[in-house]
Amino acid sequence: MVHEIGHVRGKVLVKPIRIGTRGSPLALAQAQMVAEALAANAMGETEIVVIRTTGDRVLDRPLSEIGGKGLFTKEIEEALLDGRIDCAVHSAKDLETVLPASLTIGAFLPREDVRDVFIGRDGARLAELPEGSLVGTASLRRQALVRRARPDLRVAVLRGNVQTRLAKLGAGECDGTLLALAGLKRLGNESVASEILDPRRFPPACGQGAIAVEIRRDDDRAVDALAPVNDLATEIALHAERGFLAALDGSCRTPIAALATVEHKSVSLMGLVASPDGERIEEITSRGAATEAAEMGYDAGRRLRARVGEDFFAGLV
Ligand SMILES: NCc1[nH]cc(CCC(=O)O)c1CC(=O)O
Repeated sequence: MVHEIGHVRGKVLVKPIRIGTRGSPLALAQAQMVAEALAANAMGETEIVVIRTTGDRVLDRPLSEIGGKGLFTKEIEEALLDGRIDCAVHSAKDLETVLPASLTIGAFLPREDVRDVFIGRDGARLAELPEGSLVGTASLRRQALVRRARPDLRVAVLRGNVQTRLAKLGAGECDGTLLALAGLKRLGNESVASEILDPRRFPPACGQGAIAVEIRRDDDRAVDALAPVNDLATEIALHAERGFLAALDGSCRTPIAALATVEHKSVSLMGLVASPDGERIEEITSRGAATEAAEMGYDAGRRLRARVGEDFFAGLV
């Protein structure tokens, strides 16, 4: 579908699809992937529009303290609602479980590797760090999982984009950190990883490795442009993981992990909640029809919530 905005000497001018994104190198790489996917489907011109978010500005406190992951998406969603951009590219991991009513996900790109990596100073693996070493990560999930694996280590908040965190590690602010392999791959620097962590011991965050493209529900041009770009298996897995997250919390204050995989017409989920000290970790596995992925995930989250009890969540601040 072509939306004309005018004619100049007989030539049709077509408005480019404006792709909104954060300005970090990873965000820009992801926006570029969306632009390329749209170009491959001959959807005409695209334009990348960089938007600064609160999450990019406030770097000295954990997300859970400054208001959760919505801080990476709020300003971008406002630009989308105002019509300053036509679609917004997000790491699915950073997206709230409930979107503003007039927005929807137009496409998920095919998912990258979902695993976390450990990056130790001088190439040390997690098991090799000397007792008392400092692991820096802002993720409550990673903090809890590191504490379970190595109760003798110290953990501290380490924030910033991927490059900033690697620079802080290089400068000796900590002895090791964890990052998503997906992000490193997209930046072309996965070689910094000391080891890829086993997802059974270090399950990823909901949505890790997936890129979501958000659009206005009523924007037919964006709906049509993004539909052919969508990866169905990724969408189904994300419905299961986001359903699980929605039942449990979604506020960023509880360490939560979930990983769904799709085979044929069914979807399997493994999910986990942890106490921040990593001392109590409860896991659940579930399976259901791909067509009911969100319900299956939500139900697994509810059952896990009932098992750990409301006190488990009340105790977390
Ligand atoms: N919260 C930051 C964030 N959001 C998405 C990714 C990685 C890319 C992805 O998961 O798709 C990262 C960095 C990291 O956790 O290492």
